[in-house]
Amino acid sequence: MNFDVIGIGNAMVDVISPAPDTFLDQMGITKGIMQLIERDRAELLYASMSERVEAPGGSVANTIAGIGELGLQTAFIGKVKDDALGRFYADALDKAGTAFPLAPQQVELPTSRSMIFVSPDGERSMNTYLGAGADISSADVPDVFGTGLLFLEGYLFDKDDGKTAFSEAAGKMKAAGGRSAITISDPFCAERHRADFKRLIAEDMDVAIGNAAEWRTLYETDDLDAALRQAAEVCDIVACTRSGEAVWVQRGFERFTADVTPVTPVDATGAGDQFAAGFLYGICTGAALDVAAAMGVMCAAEVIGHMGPRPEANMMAAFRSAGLV
Ligand SMILES: Nc1ncnc2c1ncn2[C@@H]1O[C@H](COP(=O)(O)OP(=O)(O)O)[C@@H](O)[C@H]1O
Ligand SMILES: O=C(O)C[C@@H](O)[C@H](O)C(=O)COP(=O)(O)O
Repeated sequence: MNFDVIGIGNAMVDVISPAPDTFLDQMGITKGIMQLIERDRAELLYASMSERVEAPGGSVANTIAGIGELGLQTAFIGKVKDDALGRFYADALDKAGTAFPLAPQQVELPTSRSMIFVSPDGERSMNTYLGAGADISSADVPDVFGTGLLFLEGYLFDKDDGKTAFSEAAGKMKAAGGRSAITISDPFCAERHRADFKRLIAEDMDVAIGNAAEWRTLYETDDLDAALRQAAEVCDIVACTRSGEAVWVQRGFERFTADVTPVTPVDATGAGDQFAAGFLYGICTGAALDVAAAMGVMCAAEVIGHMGPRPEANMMAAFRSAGLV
């Protein structure tokens, strides 16, 4: 089957709970970013959650699920253990119509999970316990390449096998006549792997997506405009989300924008992921870049209006009402 979009990312169950900022301070949690935690701390944070909601997450998986809901043929390659969380995860993708070619595995590490605390201002602070999902290597990536789009997750750069798997998959995608895209995922991930990110974006990526902090960190500058221009010298389409401010998309010397109406999110988890869903849907269906960015903004606006990282509303109907399709 030729998939329109294939994602490779860290398969992760999100455990989400509201929490005041004083709780973040008490627990030593840095607000607004993804921090990696060990098993003991994961258990402590899990036990301290007042009202837990468990939802299938994982940054690229969220995007792929969103694109699948919009009607494209999608597959997500991610690793879960054959445990309760892993089966829940695989089922959720299946129900949403996204193929999940790697069946839950008999592996030692449990399914990855992220304890996410949502502050009263809607900001999310992720505490991620890397389990089975972080161990993706080339051997786990089935031959599903074709003329569609491959979408990769920066978080998997934290392991060398992940980096190798990405380069190989992007190479196979190109050979099959497809394109590749990446989300930078997190400023600290960009800091840890700057040279490798830059090389992958320059050599193998057709589209790169990040938020303002990620692009500034990657290019070691406070000048966001300059960072995007540098990226666009080596990558065809470069997108930058800026929270409540307009999205910027750079192609060569051209700048496209999509306006954002600032709100206080109910839960900002998945904002960047659902922006990517709408934006990549637009790119895959041949929309103009300003229209693709507007689709991304609509998907992000929907997901920050409720708890959880995946869409609850029918976004295709929303695109139609807005005249985007
Ligand atoms: N406060 C906000 N008001 C309105 N839209 C927002 C807000 N925060 C995020 N968004 C939407 O989510 C997108 C991604 O948000 P951003 O914070 O830039 O990325 P990330 O979630 O990856 O950190 C934005 O482009 C915007 O469309
Ligand atoms: O990957 C993680 O550590 C957490 C994910 O499960 C989470 O759903 C996520 O990445 C949210 O993304 P964002 O809020 O769009 O950055």
